[in-house]
Amino acid sequence: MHEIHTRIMWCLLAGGVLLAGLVSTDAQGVGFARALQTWIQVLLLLAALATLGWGGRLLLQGTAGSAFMGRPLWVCSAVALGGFAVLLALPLRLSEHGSRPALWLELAVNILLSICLLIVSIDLLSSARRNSPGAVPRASHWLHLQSNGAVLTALALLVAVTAGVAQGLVDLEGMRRYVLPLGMLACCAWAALQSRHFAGQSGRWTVLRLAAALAVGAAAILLGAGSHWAMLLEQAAWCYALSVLALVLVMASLRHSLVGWASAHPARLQGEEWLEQAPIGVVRVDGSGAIVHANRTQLDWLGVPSLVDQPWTEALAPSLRNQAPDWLARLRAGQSLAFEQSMDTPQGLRHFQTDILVAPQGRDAHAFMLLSHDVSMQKLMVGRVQEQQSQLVSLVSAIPDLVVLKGADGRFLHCNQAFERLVGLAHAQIIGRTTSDLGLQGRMPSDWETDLRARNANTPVVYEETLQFADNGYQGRFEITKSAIRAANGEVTGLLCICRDLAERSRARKEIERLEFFDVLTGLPNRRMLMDRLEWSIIACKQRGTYAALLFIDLDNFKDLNDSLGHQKGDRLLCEVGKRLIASVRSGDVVARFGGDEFVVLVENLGAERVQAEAHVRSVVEHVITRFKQPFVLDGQSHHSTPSIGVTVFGDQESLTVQELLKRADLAMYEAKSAGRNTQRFFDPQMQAIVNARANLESDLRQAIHDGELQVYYQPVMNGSGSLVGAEALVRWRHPARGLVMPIEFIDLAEQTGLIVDLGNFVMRTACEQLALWAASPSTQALTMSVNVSPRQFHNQGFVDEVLGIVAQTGANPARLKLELTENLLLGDVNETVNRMRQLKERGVGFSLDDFGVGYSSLSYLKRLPLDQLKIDRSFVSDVLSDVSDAVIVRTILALAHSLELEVVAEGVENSEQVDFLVSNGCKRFQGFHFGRPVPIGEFERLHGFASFRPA
Ligand SMILES: Nc1nc2c(ncn2[C@@H]2O[C@@H]3COP(=O)(O)O[C@H]4[C@@H](O)[C@H](n5cnc6c(=O)[nH]c(N)nc65)O[C@@H]4COP(=O)(O)O[C@H]3[C@H]2O)c(=O)[nH]1
Repeated sequence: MHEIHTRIMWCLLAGGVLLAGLVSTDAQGVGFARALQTWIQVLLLLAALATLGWGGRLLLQGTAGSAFMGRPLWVCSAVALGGFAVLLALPLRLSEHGSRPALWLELAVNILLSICLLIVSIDLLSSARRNSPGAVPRASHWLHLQSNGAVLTALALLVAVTAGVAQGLVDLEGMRRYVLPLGMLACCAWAALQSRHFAGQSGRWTVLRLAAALAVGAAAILLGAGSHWAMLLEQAAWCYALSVLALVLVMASLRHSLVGWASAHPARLQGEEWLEQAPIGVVRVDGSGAIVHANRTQLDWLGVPSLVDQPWTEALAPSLRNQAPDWLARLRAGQSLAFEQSMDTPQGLRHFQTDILVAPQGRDAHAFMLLSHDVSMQKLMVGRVQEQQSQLVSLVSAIPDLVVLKGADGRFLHCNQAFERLVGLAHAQIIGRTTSDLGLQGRMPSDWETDLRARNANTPVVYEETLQFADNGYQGRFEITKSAIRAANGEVTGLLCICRDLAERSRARKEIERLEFFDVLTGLPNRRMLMDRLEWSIIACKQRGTYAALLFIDLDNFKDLNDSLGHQKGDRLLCEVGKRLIASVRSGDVVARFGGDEFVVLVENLGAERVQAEAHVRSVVEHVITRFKQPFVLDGQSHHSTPSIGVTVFGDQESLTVQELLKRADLAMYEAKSAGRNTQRFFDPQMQAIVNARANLESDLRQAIHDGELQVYYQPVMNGSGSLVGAEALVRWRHPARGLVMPIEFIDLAEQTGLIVDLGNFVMRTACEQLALWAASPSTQALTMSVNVSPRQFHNQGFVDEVLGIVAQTGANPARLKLELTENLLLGDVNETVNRMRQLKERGVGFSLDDFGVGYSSLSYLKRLPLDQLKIDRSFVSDVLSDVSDAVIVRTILALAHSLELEVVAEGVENSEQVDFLVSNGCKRFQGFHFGRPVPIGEFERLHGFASFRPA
């Protein structure tokens, strides 16, 4: 709209000038054109007055620039004088062309008009600069100086010209023609240039138009030698230039007033400056949609140095920009807008609440302002609160109790699903209503009265009531707690009501107890409950002087059964075992599941006599073992399971703890396991002594390996003609206190504790070193070396690498090395065993099956294993001459080995008769005391007649 007005005025003026030109070519010509010029001057004066009117208005509102403030009187008088002069000149111009007084008057009018316009333009400019936000105070001062300087110069010029004319020094006509127009030209150009600051985009065009008009005028003046056409041109240029200048000033004044209408009050002026640094974003937009100003906060948010002259959509989030045309239409219709937007700022994603305010009526109707608040923190907080609220709601909903929140007016604000079920209504139907709105007085009879009590009480009101659920008719006794919710000033803002089902509570208590003290799978008392009972039982036995017994029961091979049948069946078996144990004892006795496949039975009240007590518990144990003989039927299939039972009787011991009792029963149970399973063992103090001795032995052995107390002895292996063909390496422990300890005392322990790995590696390394030494001499280079390898050592991760590493490091010939394995090694993963043997076999290492015939022998394994040798156990050899069956076994082993092409070594050969028997049955290798005992290497070499190969 603003643009259209401007254009219409431009057109009118241009039309007026054209008309003037046309009319001036008329027959009456010059006279009419002069009159027209005067009228236009009058119009210009009116325009100047209008401009001053704006200024006056600003003055009245108390905000006009200081230039106006300081000179209102003489500015007004100058303008009034100019108007009066024009009025006077008009009849003269019309009547007499070119008379001297008329020229004087015209000169005076022109001068006054120029001064007037100059002052107005300077004042507007300085006022606009001062009011524009962000203006530098220094520039404003400079403008003041400029304006004051220009006014003084103009006044001085006026005085000088007037004096010059009065004294006849200045040619009046020449000055009117040349000097004055040039001065005007300069003033107009300066004013026009400055006007672009508040004339906006069109300012540049204004300058161009003005410059063009003035150029034409100046050319006409310079060329004009009083010719009729030159004069007409001059008049036209004058009209045009002055009109444009006045119009620019008027429009600038209007625009300035509208855009910067906030400057119409000193408080607003200061507010703009404050807004610059305020924590809100301010963007002012002109009627064309271009940004006029954006404050520092907004620029920082967007991370740009300036937004001036950018389209207003730059202040919007990209996602909202497509709505801009619609919003613009609504703004132009006078509607303000408010919306939220999220923008990527240099500080990360931020959220803004933006309001768009349209300019007040009567100003630039299409200008508007965007005010944005950073609501990121608020949004974050709101999000968190909402999240917490929804968590709270889901928490409350999950509570089995009935939970209700009422407002101060008794209306339901929130309730959980349990309450919905009670009243038989959906959440939405309940919220916002009161108890009586929903007709719940019958269902909750004392609700109203207890609400009142809770409001007036400082502590929660607790009472019991029978409630009936609408959804399924469930009726129960409920404990109801009502608490008033109060604001900081003590005012009641709501009521919280929680109804707890008492029956449900006792059920829950029982369930918790059950989970705490009973085993979930079998339903038997758990370890915790057993410990409690045991503690009481120890005290009771002491007080009453009676005996009790503890049975520690472990299922034999349960793990294998569990793995092969599956866990489900394993669980079923455990349940069935529980039942059978309960059936085996008296009702007062405790059967507990201790963990895994372990059960504990506490048999109490066994009387005051230990012998009787032991007899009674023995019968209980037998009862249990007998019951286990019956197969367990699991899913239609019968399975056998046997127990190993350890028993300890207590009652006469002083200060025996629960832990000690359990340890004793556990020890006895392990004894039963060692005794072949499916049996019982009673604890006796010797067991404890053995256990203690084993513990000591273990720590001593650990130390021995570390301190190098182990030694390797060698026993000869001979052939049929009595020549040495090899040796077996056998470990010995030279104990500092106990002397020489035989392997039978510590090999098992080493196996159980895992120490066998380090022990075995030591023997292997020592034997291989010896083998490497023997390889250096022709008399010993053909000897073989047998080394025992225990199952745990063999199955140890990295065994193959360890052996190959030792062979490589010592330089021993692997073809001379024989690893002696026992049959129980085959109990594990046979494929893995074969695999490991093959890996070593590929590198030349040989294998011998030790103690053949006593263990778990399977002919199919014999075929699968890459063996080189069988060693007939010495138990067969020792009785081979006296026991026919041993002789048969030995013959059979020899025949079997022969057919499998395996070498056979007879162990434990103690006399020549045994040798004869073995030789006559085809045995070619012998080992035993008859040929030599295991001895240290020095003695071994001395006995067999070869020099020591040990380095000196
Ligand atoms: N009564 C009698 N006994 C004879 C006769 N000839 C040999 N012996 C004994 O029989 C055992 C033969 O070793 P083994 O069967 O591998 O049985 C070995 C072997 O299984 C184990 N063992 C010994 N050293 C090691 C070792 O370094 N590593 C592993 N894993 N086990 C070893 O300890 C067992 C016992 O070893 P030792 O006490 O040295 O007992 C040796 C040896 O002294 C005889 O004519 N009459």
